[in-house]
Amino acid sequence: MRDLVVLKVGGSVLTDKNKSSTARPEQIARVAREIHEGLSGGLVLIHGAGSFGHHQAKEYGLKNGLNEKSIKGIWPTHYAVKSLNNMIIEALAKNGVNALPVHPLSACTLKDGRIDSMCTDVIELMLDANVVPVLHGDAVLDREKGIDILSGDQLVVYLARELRAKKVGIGTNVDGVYDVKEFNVIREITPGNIESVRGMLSGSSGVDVTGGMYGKIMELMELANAGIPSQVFNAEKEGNIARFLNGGVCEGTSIRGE
Ligand SMILES: Nc1ncnc2c1ncn2[C@@H]1O[C@H](COP(=O)(O)OP(=O)(O)OP(=O)(O)O)[C@@H](O)[C@H]1O
Ligand SMILES: C=C(C)CCOP(=O)(O)O
Repeated sequence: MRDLVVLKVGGSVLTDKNKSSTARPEQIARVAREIHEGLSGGLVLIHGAGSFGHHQAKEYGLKNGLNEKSIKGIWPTHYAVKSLNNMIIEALAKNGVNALPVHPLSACTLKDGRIDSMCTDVIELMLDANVVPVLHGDAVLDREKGIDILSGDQLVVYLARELRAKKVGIGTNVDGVYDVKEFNVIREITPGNIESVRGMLSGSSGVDVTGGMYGKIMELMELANAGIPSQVFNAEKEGNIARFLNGGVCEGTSIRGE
């Protein structure tokens, strides 16, 4: 059994979430370099959409289900996030990391916004071949709603459970979850304090259709309750991704069950 790491790097790190389809190439290059530095075993990499998806999903109302308007938005949304995925895979290749895309639009179905089925065989075969599968949030067909947006955060939880990950991290553009009254990082979220923390969580400061920090922590709490803890850390801070991957101390917020 391999020691698998599931890591999501947020769209807020890789793109400018306030300007449609605007990448941050220097951040993409640094993230790829740090993945090369820190990589030691199996890794499933997931990235958020940032401005390559959230703007399009909002414009076409993709969270409202399938209708005449949203059907026209599936391709532009998928195309945008796929372009970001290409940039990340190319940056990884430049750093000597073998990586291949897995696009949820073609590999998953949803039921009322939650993953109903996903073809994980291809991911397992990539891992067996020492290839890093690179997935992303996407527009995905839904058995109930017709279409919905699948967040990278939900993918993290699903894949960590299915593939029995040993370590799960979410890198974003803040130092962890802030106690909004004090602006201190909350070091640990557990079933014991989730109710008081819930009120401190809100959406994203950029354009976002999947719930920002609130959506993230609700997903990760579900994972923690299934016995898999995770860590939210600042992936914009140089060195944190490499540290997270190679087992060094990477400060942030831990989410764990009792
Ligand atoms: N209590 C909180 N502590 C920290 N950040 C918070 C909190 N509440 C809301 N946020 C917001 O959540 C944002 C992070 O969520 P967001 O979904 O934008 O990140 P991401 O995962 O990097 O992006 P993407 O969804 O595009 O992948 C922060 O930049 C901040 O604006
Ligand atoms: C908006 C799209 C296409 C996916 C959203 O995924 P996230 O950025 O991980 O929340």
